[in-house]
Parts: sequence; structure tokens; C-alpha cells
Amino acid sequence: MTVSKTMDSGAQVSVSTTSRARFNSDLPQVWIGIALIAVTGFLPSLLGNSYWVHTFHLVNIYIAAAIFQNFLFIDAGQKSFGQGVLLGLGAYVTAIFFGMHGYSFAAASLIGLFAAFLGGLLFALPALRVQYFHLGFVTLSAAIVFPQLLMSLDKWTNGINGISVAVPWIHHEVIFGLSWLTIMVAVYPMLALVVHYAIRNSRLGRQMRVAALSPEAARTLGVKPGVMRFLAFIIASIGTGICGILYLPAVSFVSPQGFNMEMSFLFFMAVVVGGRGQLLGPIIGMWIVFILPNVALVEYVDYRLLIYGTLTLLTVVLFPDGIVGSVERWRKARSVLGRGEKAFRIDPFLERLKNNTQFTPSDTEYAVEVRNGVKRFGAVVAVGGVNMKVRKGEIHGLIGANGSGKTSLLNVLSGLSRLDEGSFLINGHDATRMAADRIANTGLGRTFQTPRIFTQLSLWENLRIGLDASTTSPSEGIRQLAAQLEAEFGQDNAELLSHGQRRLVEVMRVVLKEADIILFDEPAAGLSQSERADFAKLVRFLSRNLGKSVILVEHDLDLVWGIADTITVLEQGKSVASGAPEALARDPAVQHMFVGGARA
Ligand SMILES: Nc1ncnc2c1ncn2[C@@H]1O[C@H](COP(=O)(O)OP(=O)(O)OP(=O)(O)O)[C@@H](O)[C@H]1O
Repeated sequence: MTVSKTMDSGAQVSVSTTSRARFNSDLPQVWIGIALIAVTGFLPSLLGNSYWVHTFHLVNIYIAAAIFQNFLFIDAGQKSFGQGVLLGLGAYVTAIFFGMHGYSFAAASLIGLFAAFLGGLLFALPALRVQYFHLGFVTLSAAIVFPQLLMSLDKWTNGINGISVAVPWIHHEVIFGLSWLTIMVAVYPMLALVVHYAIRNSRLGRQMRVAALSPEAARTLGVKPGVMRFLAFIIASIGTGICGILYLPAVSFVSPQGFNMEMSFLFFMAVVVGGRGQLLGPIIGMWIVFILPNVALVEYVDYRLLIYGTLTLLTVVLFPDGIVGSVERWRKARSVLGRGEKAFRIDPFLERLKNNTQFTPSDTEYAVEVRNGVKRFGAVVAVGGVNMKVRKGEIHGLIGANGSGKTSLLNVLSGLSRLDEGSFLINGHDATRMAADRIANTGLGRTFQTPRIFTQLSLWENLRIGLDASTTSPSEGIRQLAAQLEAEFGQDNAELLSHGQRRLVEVMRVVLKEADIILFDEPAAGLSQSERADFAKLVRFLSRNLGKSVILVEHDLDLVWGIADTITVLEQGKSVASGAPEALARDPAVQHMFVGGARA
């Protein structure tokens, strides 16, 4: 059921009155996770059960490592199979300096952490160049090589004999039978959980997720995907290195066999079994994959790799989203079933941006100038010598038959592909060789032919990444608009949007970015009549009230003719006509192209 309510501005907004499942359950998951870790972390000590105390020391350390694996895997999209190496580096290097060279535990730990950081750098560098299964191979190779390396560097590592250490003070009771170690290994995974939550809900975290989901869209929002991957590896390596430092006094011994490939697999499987991307996933997953073979099925502990594998296989088949992920999916599906889609309309939000300023397109300044631009794909000439001038503040329609080079030209202008010949200027500056993120940061924004909507993010987060991409602090109007959008769509599921609404969300994202030059790639495709009317109004508003320059690639010629100040016609990659719509409509050379079409 929907009702209309009146906003402060007087605009009518469609609002669903049925309550929906909150899209984001991250915060409840953090609280549940903290409670679970507290119970298992402290209860064994309170009960005085030393077997469970030791077991849960390890479980909690591994949970923290799996939390960083989860972050790296899902939030940053990095398929690392070598996180055990980073834990091993933290533990081993600390053991070498503390156990063999007599450094204090604190100093040795810092060196151990630095070693894990360097290990993270080593993973991060290939991640700048290789992705997907290539990266998996690189990190898996590291996991295979690491124990061999520890063996062969026996002069420093004591080889197969390993290193024994004793940190007596860390086992001393602090309060209620809890030792320093018990407190540290319980508090650390809680902290890791909070850090994961905090990063995920920060600007950096959102940009990381967008870079992982669509590097192309991220670049047009001013984000460098390589930098995001690099930062993610560094964060995860430091987080996992600390696990290594805690592992050392918990086990009092390190040896190459302790850091074989199995450890890296354990973290990975905990994430998959528990629920990829769910904050609670690594906790539930680690309990299942570690406790089941090592405690519940202790007689079969030699078969633990088989058990890990079987558990993972069963989970993937029965619960593709993992245990927590499946519960989440059920929760959301249950509460939105049959409730239809929530209206997402642009019109009411324009009220927020209304001002009395009136802009007219400039006659002397150009937002975009393309000079003899050529773009080839092998033998195909997608753009074959285009010349085009877009005046500041105007709506410039770019039309032509399928395959005439419109999208290729937009890709060049947004920096996603490079011209082979010719040049182009943005606001009078040569941008021919500029990277996409730099172009985005100079004030250009775009939408895509297939809207880039990220269903892992809430509807509001999908919009908010536009706000994140803004290089200036938001104007008062945008601030108010953002607050209104958050209030309206803060907990809505972007997955439920229709195709047309997805387009409008992408359009609104560019508005929030406060781009000065906006490229729309077939924005009206799939929109209903009323959505088209809304969109046309928005484009006029952007140009006339906010002074934006717009390039509009569109097949709906009525729409283009209705709102464009200038139209350029492309034919087989060449600009064959350009001018005001009225003049073009009378041009026989243009008319013949649209025989049977809207303007014929
Ligand atoms: N990445 C690519 N690799 C090879 N050829 C490409 C690539 N991108 C575009 N092309 C080719 O370049 C030409 C222009 O394509 P483009 O998508 O720019 O046209 P368009 O005018 O946007 O078409 P439409 O209206 O159908 O979206 C087409 O022949 C297309 O097949």
C-alpha cells in the first residue's frame, strides 16, 4: 500500500507504508558476533576448563584472521588463498626476535608486524596487475612455498625443529581467572569485527566495494581500483599479522608444519561456510570448520582436510550464500515477498535543489571539444574523425544508428578508453591522455547503457557513492537532498528496483556527485512515459537551473528534440551534422536518416 505525503517543500512523494526488512543487518551482526566471542572467549576460563581455554584461544585468533579474509575477499574482491602466510610471518618473525635473539616481546612483536606488513605488500603488488584466478594462483603459491622456505632458511628459523617461546606474564591472571592472553585473544576478534564494520560503512569501504564490483564504474566515480586493492591488502596484512603475534604465546611454539597451506584454506573456508560478506560469517564458519574436525570429530582429526572439503562442498550446494548468508536471504525474502516495488521517482527530489538562478548556454566557452577523434578496435573504426563542440551549460544530443560510435565516444570522453588519433578538451584543458579517475575528479560524471547498480549495497548506498565521489563539499541543496534520500531509501533493497528505476538511481547518483559535465548513455531506455517526463524535466533543470553541461546519447528522438540545445548526428563513426534541433529537422541530409523514425 502506498500513500502520498507532503514534504516541507510541498512536493508529493510516494512512500510505501508497509514495513520492509532492513537491508543492512551489519550492526546487529556485530553485536551478535561480539556476544558470541565474549561467551566462548571468557566462559572456559570462568569455568576453569583449560582444554577449552586453549581451544578457544586458537579459535578466536583464527576468527580474527577469517574476518580480515572476509574483508579482503568480499569488500575488496581479492581472492587471496595465502592469508596463513601473513599470520605465519607475524608469528615466526616475532618468535625469531623474541625466542632466538632475546628482544623484548613488545619489540619482537613490532618487528613481526612489520614482516606481515611486508608480506601484505608482496601480495598487494601482484594484485595491482593480476586479478581473479591469477591472483589466486599467486597467493596459493605463496602458501605452498612458505613452509618450505621456513625449512630451508634454517639458519634463521631453526628449520624443522621450530622455535619454542615462553611469555610467562601473558598467562598471569588479571581478573576472575582471565589471563592477559585470554582477554587479548577475545578482545582482538571483537575489534576486528568493529574495524570491518567501520571500514565497510565508511567512504573508503564503499569505494572499495564499488571498485571490486565494477572497476569501470569506480573509475568514473574518481576511484583508482588498484589503490583500493592495495590498501585492502595492507589493512588485511596488518590485521592478520597481529593474529600471528597472538598465536605465538597461545601455542608457545612455531614450526614450518604449523603454517602449511591448510591454515590459509581454513580461513577461506570459514568465510565460505559462514557466509561470504556477512560480518558474522567468519565466526560461525570458523566454529564449524575448525571445531567440528578438531574437537567434535577428534578421532578423525587426520582427515580434517577431507572434512573441510566436504563441509565446504555441502555448504556450497545446500547453502550457496553460506550459513549466515542463507539466514539473511530468508529474512529479507520473507519480509518483502509480494510487496511490490517501492517507487523511486526523481521529480520530488528536484524540489530540494530548486533555486532562482537561470543559466543559458555559453556562446564562447566549451565544456567539451573533440578534435578529429579516432578510436579503433582492431579493424573496426568505432569513431572515425569526430569533431564536436559542447557549449558550457547546454544540452547536447548525440544521436545516430546502432553502432555509429556514440558509446565509444562517451567512453573516450570519460577516460575509459583512449583515442588512437586526435584529441579532446574538457573545460579547455587537454584530457586526451588523462586517466578516468582524474577526468571524473575534474567534474565529469556519466551513466552507463546498462546501469551500474550494486545489489550488495542498499539503495541509499547506491546513491551515496555519488556523494562520496564529489570533490567539493556538498552544496546546501545536495546536503538536503541526500538527507531526504537517506530517510526515504536508507534501508531499501536495490535488487527490487525495476530496470527503469535503476536508470533513475544511476542518474540521481551523478546529480549527487555534482558533476559539471554529465554524459548520459541511453538514459530513457526502459523508462515508462511518466519516468521519461521526469527525466526530461531533470535534464532541463540540470542545465537551466544548475548550469550543467549535458551530453545525451539517446534513441528516443522525441525526447532529444524536445530538450536538446544542439544535436550532433553520428554516422558510421563520423559526425555528419550538428546544429540546433530546428535547423537539423529541416536538413534533408539528416531527414533521410530518420525516415520512419520519430522525426521523419
Ligand atoms: N570493445 C570493443 N571491441 C570491438 N569493437 C567494439 C568495441 N566497442 C565498440 N565496438 C564496435 O564499435 C562500433 C561502434 O560501437 P558503439 O557501441 O560505440 O556504437 P553505438 O552508436 O553506441 O551503438 P548503440 O546505439 O547500439 O549503443 C560498433 O561496430 C561496435 O561493434
